[in-house]
Amino acid sequence: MTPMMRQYHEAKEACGDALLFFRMGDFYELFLDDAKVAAGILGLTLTSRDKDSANPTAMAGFPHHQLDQYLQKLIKAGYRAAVCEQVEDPKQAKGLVRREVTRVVSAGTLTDDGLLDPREPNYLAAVFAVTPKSKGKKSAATPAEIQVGIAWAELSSGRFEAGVFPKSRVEDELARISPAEVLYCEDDPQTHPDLTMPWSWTSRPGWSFALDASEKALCKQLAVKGLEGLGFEEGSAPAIRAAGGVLAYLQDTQRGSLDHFRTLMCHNRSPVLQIDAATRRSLEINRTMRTGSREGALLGVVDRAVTPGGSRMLADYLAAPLVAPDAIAYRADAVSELVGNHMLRADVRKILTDTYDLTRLLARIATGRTGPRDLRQIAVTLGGLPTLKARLTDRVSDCLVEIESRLHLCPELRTSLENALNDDCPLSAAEGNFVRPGFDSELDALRELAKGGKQWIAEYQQRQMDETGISNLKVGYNRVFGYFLEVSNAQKDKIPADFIRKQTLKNCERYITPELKEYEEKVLSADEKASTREQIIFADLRQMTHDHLAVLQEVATSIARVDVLAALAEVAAQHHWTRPRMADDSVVRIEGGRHPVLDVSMKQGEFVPNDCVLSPETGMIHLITGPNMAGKSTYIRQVALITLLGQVGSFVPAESAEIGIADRIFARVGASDELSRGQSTFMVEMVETARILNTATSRSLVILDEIGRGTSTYDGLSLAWAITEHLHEQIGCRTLFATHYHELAALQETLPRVANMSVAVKEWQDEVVFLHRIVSGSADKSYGIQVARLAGIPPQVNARAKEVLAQLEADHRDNLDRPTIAPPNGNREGDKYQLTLFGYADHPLIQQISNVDLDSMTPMEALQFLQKAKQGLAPSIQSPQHTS
Ligand SMILES: Nc1ncnc2c1ncn2[C@@H]1O[C@H](COP(=O)(O)OP(=O)(O)OP(=O)(O)O)[C@@H](O)[C@H]1O
Repeated sequence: MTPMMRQYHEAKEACGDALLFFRMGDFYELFLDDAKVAAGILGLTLTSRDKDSANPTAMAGFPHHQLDQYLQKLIKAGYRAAVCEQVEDPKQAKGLVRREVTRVVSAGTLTDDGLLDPREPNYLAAVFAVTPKSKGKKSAATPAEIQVGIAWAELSSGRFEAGVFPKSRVEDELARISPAEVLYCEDDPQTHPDLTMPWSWTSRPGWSFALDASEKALCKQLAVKGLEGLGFEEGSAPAIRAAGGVLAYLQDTQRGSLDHFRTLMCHNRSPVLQIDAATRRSLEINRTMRTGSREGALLGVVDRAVTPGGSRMLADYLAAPLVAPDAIAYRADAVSELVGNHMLRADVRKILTDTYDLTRLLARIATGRTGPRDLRQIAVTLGGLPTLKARLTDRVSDCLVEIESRLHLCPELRTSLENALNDDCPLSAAEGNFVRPGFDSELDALRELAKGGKQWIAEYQQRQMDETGISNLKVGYNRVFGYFLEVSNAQKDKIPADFIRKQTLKNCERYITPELKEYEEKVLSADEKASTREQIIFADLRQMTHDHLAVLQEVATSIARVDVLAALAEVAAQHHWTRPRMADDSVVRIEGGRHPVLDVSMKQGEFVPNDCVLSPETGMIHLITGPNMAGKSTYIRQVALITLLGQVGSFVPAESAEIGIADRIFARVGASDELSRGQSTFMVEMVETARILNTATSRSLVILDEIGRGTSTYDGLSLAWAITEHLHEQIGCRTLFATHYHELAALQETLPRVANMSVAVKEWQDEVVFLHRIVSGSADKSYGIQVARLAGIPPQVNARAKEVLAQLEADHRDNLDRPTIAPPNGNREGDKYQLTLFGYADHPLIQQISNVDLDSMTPMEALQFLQKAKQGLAPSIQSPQHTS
């Protein structure tokens, strides 16, 4: 093995399962199996080293400037990559150039701008489960008893948070965080990866989650004595261990410092609106269901932020709306002030447009991956602060006042950076020539000398040409001889005696003179000294910026916050949204509510606004019937989205709104395809519904869309019926239930807090005209056949469907006696449950039972009656649909 291959294998061993990108001159090379994998994924040509040997080594490579693009491809394909750099100048190296793995890149540890979407956070998460000690209990712990610590961090910003959650909520929390990569403990069976989730899973050894070591490492990183002060009190061990797991992984994979991780936020300290993963998808908060893009989702409408940091914070705000009335009002007051003050809003947004992504710039400073251009961008951003601060002075809302107080101007740093750096700086310090003339006298002198020397050489060439009469005499340069005089063979006889011959080429000869050598010395060393001097200046500026890390991070957060508030104000002003009155109860009163996304995407005035009042007087459960395509789903989603926006602190698309703050929002909307997770559509629907029934509280808001349609009509209707009863009797939460089971309308007669609503339509010449208006009362038809025609079902199929429908309706009419369904609780006298679809009422057995006189029967006669009934009639009881 050559020394270089030995070096390669050492590096490969240190980076585990990551593919190794090995820097060789201007190329990155991959070897052996790595080369084969990379060739397949990256489309590189597979070649081999030592072709003539018995065992040639497979290799593939690419030019160094293409690193970003190949890293991105590899990470998208779910791989990790280690970058092994040459860490000394090959010119200075004695023997083999030293190489080191400088970083391991995985989906959760990206920092390079080229690899990240500036508008999206990129979290690395870790999960760690702790099962409670079974105090004499024989059965295994339930998912609600198992405590799971989840920690999440963003290397490109320094954000770090952790919390403890019951195992049953882990999937929902991960859906909220939406991490790029999740670390799990290889010996922990409770948190084994769910590979159907859209993030990559990385297994880590048990020791990296050890409690003591985690606590120590975190205290050291955050420079604190204990974690209690941050809110991690008793019972926080799972969170601390998960956070320790994240930190250990970052320390393992990043060779640079992690100085920008300065605090660990305790998630459990500030509760947020709980939204499970299915609801998040159904409501299309951050992404649309179909294409997974932010355009068409709620985020796409409200993200009017002008800075990338603002966009990322807005995504976080929408993912975790608030529940504390004070915290909501704090934000909403600021939004309100910015809506009311158009000039202030416009000015703030204009100033922010000229800033750079300070959060990510600071992360690069902390991790030691910064260059002159980053420092210049920090200077420009600081340059905008005095005007921003002045605009935010004397504000009314506490939140804007607080933001203003956190905009630290850092005047000395700004002056130094501005004075030192050229307007147009290179990405990397190695490129040189970024320090402004006049900033450093020593550098200026060296540059002058270098420049002057070159000029001297030009003059010297002219002088020699004049003195010798050799018109094509040239001064040239190469690395072996340095500067030389080149004379063509034809002019050889004019060479003066003091020229010293150095090299003979085919058509010319090369000479040096003592005078030329003397100047060469000055020029070359001045150039070199100038570039060394520039590196020293850069290192000083970087250190000075690093010393301001804490205050600058506060500035970065403040910029993002004011951007988010101004963005929410902008969208509110542009689309005529109003500030909702947030109440500490379970009532919703929306007048003229609109769907935030459809309202914006449709032509102005096309969207039909609707009211929604959910209260004990007007009904807490609204059953909404109406034709297909009438707007039922849109309506119920719009109520959920308005509630969510209100709890974010935003204005809402309505003429007026009063919103009782919800603790959870549940949405069971549409069938999501979960076949990849081994569950049928109906099963998924039931799992999600079960979760609602088991976890909703009286303060929750529940949105149900066509529950039960994935099974037979009777099963579906019965389930929908029972679910509505349960929500009414046991939970009492605000519920909007869109359904095509018109039979459910009968529930209004027996359940006092159920109200029937429908979407108005007009029939005109066998056509349905959708009015999209929600009115009181239930609908009697679904107009499915008319809607199918609109969708392009062939006319003959449509006509036949009409015939079948007419027959079914006629048959059904003969059996439409409304039967009495026993109430769920048998002793509730007088409750009449009517169900029209079931044909029980005219069943002979029912008639016989009602005719029989139990008082005159002996117990034996009663038993015989039952026996006979069972033998003769049971099959038709079990299949009531055949009775007609
Ligand atoms: N309030 C409204 N104003 C204007 N157009 C609307 C309104 N509500 C819905 N629409 C339009 O009607 C379409 C269908 O709406 P939606 O999906 O809510 O109907 P639906 O009643 O739930 O239908 P289905 O029962 O077939 O699921 C929407 O895509 C939108 O274009």
